[in-house]
Amino acid sequence: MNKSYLSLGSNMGDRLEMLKQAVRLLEKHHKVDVLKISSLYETEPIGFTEQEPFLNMVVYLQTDLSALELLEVCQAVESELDRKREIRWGPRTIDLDILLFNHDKLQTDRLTIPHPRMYERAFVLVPLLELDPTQDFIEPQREGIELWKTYYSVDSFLLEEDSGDPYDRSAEK
Ligand SMILES: Nc1ncnc2c1ncn2[C@@H]1O[C@H](COP(=O)(O)OP(=O)(O)OP(=O)(O)O)[C@@H](O)[C@H]1O
Ligand SMILES: Nc1nc2c(c(=O)[nH]1)N=C(CO)CN2
Repeated sequence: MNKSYLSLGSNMGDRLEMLKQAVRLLEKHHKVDVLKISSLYETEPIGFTEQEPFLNMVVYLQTDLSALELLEVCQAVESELDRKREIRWGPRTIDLDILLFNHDKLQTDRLTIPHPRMYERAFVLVPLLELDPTQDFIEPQREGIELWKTYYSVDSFLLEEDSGDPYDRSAEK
């Protein structure tokens, strides 16, 4: 059984609902078992700063899939949610990255593990550290990273009635 951590992020539309849909779609795969989720964090955009704040989280899963197969599942989840997004909200509502896969090191055209930019991204490290405090890296700066919501379990996250994202302005557009 392989153990993996994924980073999820959304900054358009109902970001909370996007994250839930992504985890639901991952869970729907018969070879993927999402066992733990971090809290959700509202984070200032890194890279292109001219975009809206993100909701970020990290999930821990176990899977019989290979790392490359897991990447394909992540990309299928992205395009499934992208399709809906394209109709309503325009580009980029969800991003799924593989952070770690067992203790594997991998470098191919399609997949690098550990994720090549994870150690410079507080929006990844803060939730990862919450799920696994034994991770061996320097404590990240928490500037621009705000705790947004904590769930007691994966189920309480997935089964929560649509509580709405107060930030969501997609209906106004
Ligand atoms: N660990 C990884 N997780 C996800 N994608 C990866 C990974 N390593 C390499 N990739 C490749 O990166 C490509 C671009 O991914 P994506 O569009 O999510 O980038 P991005 O989110 O804009 O930037 P970043 O990769 O910095 O988060 C993917 O098509 C995938 O093949
Ligand atoms: N805060 C934050 N910034 C980002 C994020 C993200 O998930 N959170 N994702 C990006 C593209 O991968 C670029 N910048």
